[in-house]
Amino acid sequence: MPFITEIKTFAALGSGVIGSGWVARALAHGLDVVAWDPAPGAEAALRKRIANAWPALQKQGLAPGASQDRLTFVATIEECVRDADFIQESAPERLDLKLDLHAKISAAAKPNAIIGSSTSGLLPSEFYESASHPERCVVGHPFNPVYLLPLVEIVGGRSTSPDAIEAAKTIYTVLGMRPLHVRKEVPGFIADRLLEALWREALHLVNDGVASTGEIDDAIRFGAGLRWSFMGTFLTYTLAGGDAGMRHFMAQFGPALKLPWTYLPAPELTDKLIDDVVEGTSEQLGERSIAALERYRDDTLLAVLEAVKSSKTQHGMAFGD
Ligand SMILES: NC(=O)C1=CN([C@@H]2O[C@H](COP(=O)(O)OP(=O)(O)OC[C@H]3O[C@@H](n4cnc5c(N)ncnc54)[C@H](O)[C@@H]3O)[C@@H](O)[C@H]2O)C=CC1
Ligand SMILES: C[N+](C)(C)CC(=O)CC(=O)[O-]
Repeated sequence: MPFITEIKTFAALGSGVIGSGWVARALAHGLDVVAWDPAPGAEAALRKRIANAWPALQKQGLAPGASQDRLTFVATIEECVRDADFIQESAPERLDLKLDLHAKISAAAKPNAIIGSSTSGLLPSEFYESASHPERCVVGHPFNPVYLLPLVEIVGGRSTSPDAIEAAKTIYTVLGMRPLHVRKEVPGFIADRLLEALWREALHLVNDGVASTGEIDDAIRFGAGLRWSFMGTFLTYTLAGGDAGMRHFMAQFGPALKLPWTYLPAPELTDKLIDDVVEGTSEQLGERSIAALERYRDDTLLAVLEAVKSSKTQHGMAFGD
């Protein structure tokens, strides 16, 4: 039986930060969405988050028929997945919880509906171990805000079929995303491995009293952060080598890797470090609410995406190039 790739009904399990982002994206693409989350008050919180995201989605352009009213919130896992053509789990990042949840989801779902997990770095071979029809189970790791950022890392486990990877690619593409197949199943996949290295060093800088959280954020947002929106580290550093390119870059800056500037192990999360980070970021937030800051982030991301798209068009490139 072929996997379902034409999806009309999207099931979302877990409706926190990431689950609600998936729901917003699916609704904006004109799908019916069925959601489940066991927390008290989860439905109201979900609808509030979607309402906050909707202005950005309207600016980006909604699919015909897209409406927040096409969301149904249900009371059980079975009701959530029974009629779904595609299922995305965004439950807390705990192996035991995901293992148990996927046994239930997959037993109740259509056998040929693809199941994706939003996990940031757990291994699909482990948490899909008790799943029915594990050949259709993948990781679909998104980036926050899920309703705007295109990247989704697709990772298969030992039982995932190559056809399921292709089906997942098709589905995420239809949802307006840029799938990246992570061919080797490794903890943290590709992106979070990189982001974690940066995060670890940022915490060391705070811990060592080198800089405040705001200063570290400035070091990213006025420099590398701007060029990362359209050019990755490898190509950027090729240009940094001048006409001689990467070979010259490696010769000039390679030895610094051995100095080394960075620490590999993470710092101890002492109460002081946690307080310093929380106080620093509260100061950065100022009087602004999280919801207001999300709207600012969304508008800025839309502007950046538009600018990158337009510049790529001028250079004969497609957005996904
Ligand atoms: N927050 C982030 O930046 C990102 C998180 N992720 C991944 O997405 C997943 C969800 O993370 P967040 O949305 O950040 O967490 P969250 O804490 O915001 O939301 C988790 C939701 O799951 C619900 N929940 C609790 N027990 C559950 C169960 N047994 N079954 C289903 N739902 C349950 C909670 O009530 C809550 O609404 C995790 O696997 C995480 O690694 C992926 C990309 C980015
Ligand atoms: C912090 N995090 C590991 C949950 C982050 C992600 O998984 C991706 C993101 O949105 O940065």
